[in-house]
Amino acid sequence: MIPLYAYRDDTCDPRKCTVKKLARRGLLRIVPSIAKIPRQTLLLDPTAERAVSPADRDLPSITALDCSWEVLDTGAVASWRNRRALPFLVAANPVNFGRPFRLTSVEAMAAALYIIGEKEQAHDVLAPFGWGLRFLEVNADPLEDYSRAKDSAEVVALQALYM
Ligand SMILES: C[S@@+](CC[C@H](N)C(=O)[O-])C[C@H]1O[C@@H](n2cnc3c(N)ncnc32)[C@H](O)[C@@H]1O
Repeated sequence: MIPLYAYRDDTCDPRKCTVKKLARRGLLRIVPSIAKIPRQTLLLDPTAERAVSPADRDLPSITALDCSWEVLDTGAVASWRNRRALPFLVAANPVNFGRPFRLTSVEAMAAALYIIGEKEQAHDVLAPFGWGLRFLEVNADPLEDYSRAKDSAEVVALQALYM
C-alpha cells in the first residue's frame, strides 16, 4: 500500500472535502504545511510538465494539494522534483461531473494509484464516496491504457486518443 498525503490550506468547503473524509478513515494523512510534505513524494500538480506514468511506481508516496481550484497556486512547489500532472481523465464527482482534468483530490490520487499499478488501493480510496467508483467506470479505457504505458511521453501520446 502506498502512503497518501494531502496538504490542506482550508480554502475548500470542509463539508465537501474529499481528503478530510479519507483522513477520518485512516486512508490518508493531512500534513500541516508544505514544508512537511515528504520531499520524494509524487506530487499531484495539474501544472506539471510530466504526466503520471508507470515509471513512477517506485516513488514512496503520493500527495495532493488540497485547496479550492480558485486559489490553487503551485508556485511554492515549482522546484519539487516529482511533480506530475494527470493525463486526460474526466471527473465523476457531482461538482465537476464530466469535466476533464479538474478532479477532486481523491479522484486524482485514485488515478495516480491506478496508473502506477495499485489498482486495489485505487478502488479502496474511492469506495467511501457515493459517486467514487463511477470514476473508475467512466475512465476505464484510458486508465487501463495509461497503466500499460512505459513512461510519461507514452502516456501523453495516448491521451490524444481520448481528447
Ligand atoms: C484543487 S484541489 C480541489 C480539492 C477538492 N475540493 C476536494 O475536496 O477534493 C484538487 C487537487 O487534486 C490534484 N489534482 C486534481 N486534478 C489533477 C490533475 N489533472 N493533475 C494533477 N493533479 C490533479 C491536485 O493536487 C489538486 O490540487
